[in-house]
Amino acid sequence: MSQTLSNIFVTPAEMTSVDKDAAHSGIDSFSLMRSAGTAVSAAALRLYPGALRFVTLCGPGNNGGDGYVAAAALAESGACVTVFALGEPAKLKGDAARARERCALAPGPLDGYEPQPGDVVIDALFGAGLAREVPKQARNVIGRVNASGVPVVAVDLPSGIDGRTGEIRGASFVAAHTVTFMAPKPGHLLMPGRARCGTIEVFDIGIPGRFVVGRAGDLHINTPTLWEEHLGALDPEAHKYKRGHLAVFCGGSASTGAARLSAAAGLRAGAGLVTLASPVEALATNASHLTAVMLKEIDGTADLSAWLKDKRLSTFVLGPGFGVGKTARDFVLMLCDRALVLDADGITSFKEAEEQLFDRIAEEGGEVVMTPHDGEFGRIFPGIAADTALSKIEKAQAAAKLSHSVIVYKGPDTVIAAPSGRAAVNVNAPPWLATAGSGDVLAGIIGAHLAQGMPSFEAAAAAVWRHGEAGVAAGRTATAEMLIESMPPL
Ligand SMILES: NC(=O)C1=CN([C@@H]2O[C@H](COP(=O)(O)OP(=O)(O)OC[C@H]3O[C@@H](n4cnc5c(N)ncnc54)[C@H](OP(=O)(O)O)[C@@H]3O)[C@@H](O)[C@H]2O)[C@@H](O)CC1
Ligand SMILES: [K+]
Repeated sequence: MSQTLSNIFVTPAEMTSVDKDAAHSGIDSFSLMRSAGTAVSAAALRLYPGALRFVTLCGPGNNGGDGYVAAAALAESGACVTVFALGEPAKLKGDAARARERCALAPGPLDGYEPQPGDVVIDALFGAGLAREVPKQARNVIGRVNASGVPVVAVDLPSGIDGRTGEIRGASFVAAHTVTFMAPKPGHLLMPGRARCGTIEVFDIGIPGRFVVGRAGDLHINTPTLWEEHLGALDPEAHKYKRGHLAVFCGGSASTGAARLSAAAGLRAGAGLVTLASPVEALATNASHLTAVMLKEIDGTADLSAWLKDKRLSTFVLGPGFGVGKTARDFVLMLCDRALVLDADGITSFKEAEEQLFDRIAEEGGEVVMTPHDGEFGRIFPGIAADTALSKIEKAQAAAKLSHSVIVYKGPDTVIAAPSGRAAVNVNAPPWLATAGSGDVLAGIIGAHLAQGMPSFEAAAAAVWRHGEAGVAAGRTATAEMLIESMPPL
C-alpha cells in the first residue's frame, strides 16, 4: 500500500525528526509556529463565538510558543485575551522566545488563574515535549480548570497526556477540542489520552508531506485504506468453496453458545462454508441450534488428526467457550500450519506454556492471529505486559514479534500488530461494543476473512473495523446476535 498522510500517525520522536528535516530543507521553523498558533486561534474563534475571554496558558517550550502566537492572533481579532505562564517567560528560547516577544500581552503567573464563567482556555503548557510528570503548579491549574467545566482547546495534545503512550503523566486537561499538526500521535489514539482530546483537528502547518511520510514508521489508523486492496478476496459472487471453509471448535455441552456465535459471525462475514467441530457430549445441543452451519464430531486428537488430512481445511477458530487445558493445547499445536484465530480459552491455555506455542508457530509457519484482551495478554505475554515503559502499540508489536503471529490487542483502542512491526489502531468502536459475546463475533469475522484468502494482518484489521461498524449500526442496546445481523458488507 502506498503511504499517504490520510491514515498514518507518527510518534513524537518521529515528529522531531520531521521538524529537523524541514529545517534542513530551509523551511523557517518560526513560520511553522505561526501557522500552528494561528490555526489554534482560528479553531477557538470558530468553536466559541460567544466566549467572554480567551485564557491562554503558556508553558516553557515551543508548545508555549504556539500559545503566544494564538494569544496575539486572538487579541488581533478583537477578543478579550489573558495570558498566564508556567515558569519564567524571560527564559524562553528560540522560536518560543520570538513568539513571546511579538505578543503584546504581559503574562501573569500560572498560579494566578482562577477560571470564570465565559472563559475558554487555550492549553499551551506542554505538547510533544512532555518528558515527565507535570509539575505541581500545572497540576493545580489543571485541577481547577477541569473542575470548573470551562472549555479547553488543547494545542497539539491536552497537557499531561504523553504523546507516545496516551498515558496521563500526573494530571491532564480534559479538552473539548485538540489541534495537532501534520499527523496524529499515539497519544491522540490510545486510551486514556484519546478520551481527553475531545474532537481532534489535524492541521497542515506547511511541512511537505514527503518529510512526514519519509520519517513515519508503519503505524496506521485502521481505516479501509489500509486493507481495501485485499478485498478482492471477498467476492460475494464466488462459489462457496472458493469463498473458503472455516472451522470453529466448540467446547463441552455447558458452554456451546460462544462457538456458535463465532460460527454464525463467520458465515455472515462471508466464509463459503462454516463447520462447528464439536465433542460428542455437545453434538445434540449444537444440532438443535444449527441450520446453515455444519456440524462435525471431533472428540479428541485422533479425530482431529484424521480430519486435518483434508488440506482444504485451511482456517480455524479455537477459543470461544472451548475450556482451558490440555485438550486446547494439543489441538492448537496441531493447527499451527494452518490459518488459526486463537481467542479466549485458547490463549489462556498457554499460560506458562507460551514458549512451546511460539516455537511451534515459528516451525510450522501458519498464519496465526491471537486476539487477547488485557487479562489474556498478561497471561500469555507476562514479560511484555509488565513493562510499564511500553505503550499499548509497542506491547502489541513486541508480542507479535515474539509469537510470530498477528496480535489483535483488544480494548476501546484495539491495536493490530504484525511481526514486521506494522501496526494499526482502531478508532470506530462504540463503547457498547464491549458486550457479552462480542469477542466471539470478532474471532468469527477474522476467521471468515482468513478463509477467503486475505493476508492475516489485513484480515484482522478489516475484521476489527467491520466489528466496530456493526456496533455502530446495532446501536446502544446491541447484543452479540445483533452485531452479527448488523454487520455491513465489505
Ligand atoms: N512540527 C511540529 O509539529 C511543530 C510543533 N510545534 C509545537 O512544538 C511543541 C513541541 O515543543 P517542545 O519540543 O519545545 O516541547 P513542549 O511540549 O513545549 O515542552 C518542552 C518544554 O517543557 C519542559 N518540560 C517537559 N516536561 C516537563 C515537566 N513534566 N515539567 C516541567 N517542564 C517540563 C521542557 O523542559 P526540559 O525537559 O528541557 O527541562 C521544555 O522546556 C509541539 O507540541 C507543538 O505545540 C510548533 O511550534 C510548530 C512545529
Ligand atoms: K497542550
